[in-house]
Parts: sequence; structure tokens; C-alpha cells
Amino acid sequence: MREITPRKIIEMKGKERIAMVTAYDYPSALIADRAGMDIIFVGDSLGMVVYGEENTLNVTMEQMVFHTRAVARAVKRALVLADMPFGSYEVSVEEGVRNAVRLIRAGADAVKIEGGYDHRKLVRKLVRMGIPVMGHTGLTPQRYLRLGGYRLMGETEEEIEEILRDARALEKAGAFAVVLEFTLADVSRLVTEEVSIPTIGIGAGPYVDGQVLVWHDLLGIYENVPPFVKKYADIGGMIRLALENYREDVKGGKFPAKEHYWEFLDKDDFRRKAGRALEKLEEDG
Ligand SMILES: Nc1nc(=O)c2c([nH]1)NC[C@@H]1CN(c3ccc(C(=O)N[C@@H](CCC(=O)O)C(=O)O)cc3)CN21
Ligand SMILES: CC(C)C(=O)C(=O)O
Ligand SMILES: [Mg+2]
Repeated sequence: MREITPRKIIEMKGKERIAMVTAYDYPSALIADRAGMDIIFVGDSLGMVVYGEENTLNVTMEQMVFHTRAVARAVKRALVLADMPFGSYEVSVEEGVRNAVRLIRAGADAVKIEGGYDHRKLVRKLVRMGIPVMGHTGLTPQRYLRLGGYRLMGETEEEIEEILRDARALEKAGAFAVVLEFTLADVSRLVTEEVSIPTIGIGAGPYVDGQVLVWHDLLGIYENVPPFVKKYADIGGMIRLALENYREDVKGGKFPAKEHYWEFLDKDDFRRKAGRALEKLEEDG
């Protein structure tokens, strides 16, 4: 059992802001856990930032299970959350349950689904059987094709109503938190006031209970970052510089240097042994 539990996340509302970040592999998750993140999240955004896809629609359960397992092996303290990928929970409650169980068995402490009202039966079932669920409303990237790309949400009365309906349905069904993605800050504030569970924003402004960002975006290792991202480092630039230096060292014969390899100190000893080895090969030949 990890230190940060869904109950602790709920208790943080109104007291301490929740810090959440995505991670998709073992070394990254180790660093995120040591940095004191509250939630380490294996997002289906891995389809884009790890696999180079244009959107998140091709992400499979197999990918989510493998990456969740790698992250889960690293994390001792933070809550490990795994995204349910597109198509893994929409067909039926039964299929949603089956797939959520796979993510829990891979080491997740909780699962996240996009939407709220439409999936209230699944959320209730998962919670009743003991699987903590986080919802997600506002911009839900799995609707990429219908939305015609990624855009700001909550400008119209209809969208505000839909977002509130989702958040309320999630609260009622027993979800422990809800992601608000790319919603106008006023809408995020309203939702945060209207529900008793924590809201975790991404591009949703400051009036929420926590923030989440994608690993590659905040560290500067992804080209097409959304406009709401703050870049905390230029790791991409650092990697490129390191690789350029390595390449130059190889081309110029500067790597490996003395400290990077081992040789016989006694060259006569080596010549003797090598001579005998060559002779033996000839005899066996
Ligand atoms: N790397 C990454 N970071 C994310 O935060 C993220 C993903 N991927 N993939 C899934 C969703 C999609 N998100 C996004 C992605 C792009 C914009 C964005 O660039 N919006 C533009 C308009 C783009 C358009 O019109 O196509 C904007 O200026 O509002 C917003 C949210 C957030 N999520
Ligand atoms: C953008 C966040 C909330 C997400 O769902 C993901 O990274 O997959
Ligand atoms: Mg996602």
C-alpha cells in the first residue's frame, strides 16, 4: 500500500493543492516519486508523447498495462493512477470492469476515465468493487474526431451545463476526484465550488484543487506543447547537446578515454596467451 491514498487526496481539498504529473516509464516515475508528487499518472497521452501518434485514439490496453507496470515498480509513495484508453470502457460496464482490473493488476492504485455522466454506472460499479476512480471533463481528448481538434471548453451555456453535469455525476457515483481539462477558469472555479471532490486542472486556471501536466511538456522534450504549459526545463536541448558532444568525441577519437577501458598491463603476457589461443584455433580448425 502506498502512502498517498484516494482518501488523502479527498482530504486535501481546500487545505493543500494536489500536485500531479504524468510518467510512462521506470526511471521517470522514480524521479517523480522522489520529487514528492502526490499523484503519478500513466496517461493515454503516452500515445502522443511516447509513441508519436497524432492523437490518443490508437492507445491500447496492452500499452497501458506495460507502462503502468513499469511506473508501478518505481513508485513507493505517490498514488499511481492509470488512464483507461479509448474503446476500453465505452462498449459495456462489463468490459470497463474487466479492463480496469487489468490496470489494477498491473500496479495502479486507481483508474481514470474520460467523461462523467455517460459513465456513471461504470464508476459506481468500480467504486463498489473497490477500484478508486477519477473522472475527466471539459476537453476530453478521446473525442478528438468529433471536436475537430483540441479547443478551449466552457464558453457556451450548453458546455457549462455538460461540465457541471459530469462533475456532479462523478461525485454522486463515488469518484475521488475529477480532471478539468482546458476549461475557462471561471467554469473551473464554479465546478470546484459545486462539488465536494477535488478538481485537478490542466489548462483550467488557478481556481481548482490541484494541477496536472504532461512529463514531456513541462520538461521540454516534446515539440507540440499545448499553450497552457509552463516549461520548467529544456531537457530536450540538454539531451541534444549531450548527444552532439558524444558524436563529436566518437568521430574525433576522444571517446573512450583511458578511464573508460581496460588493457593488459603486461604486453608479453598478452602476446603469449594470444599466440597460444591462435595456435589452438588452427589445430581445431
Ligand atoms: N503532450 C501533450 N500534452 C497535453 O497536455 C495533452 C496531450 N499531449 N494529449 C492529450 C491532451 C490534448 N491536449 C491539448 C493539446 C493541444 C492543445 C492546443 O494546442 N490547442 C490550441 C489549438 C489547437 C488546434 O486548434 O488544433 C490552442 O491554441 O488552443 C490543447 C490541449 C492536452 N493533452
Ligand atoms: C492530460 C491528462 C489529464 C491526460 O488525460 C493524459 O495525460 O492522458
Ligand atoms: Mg488521458
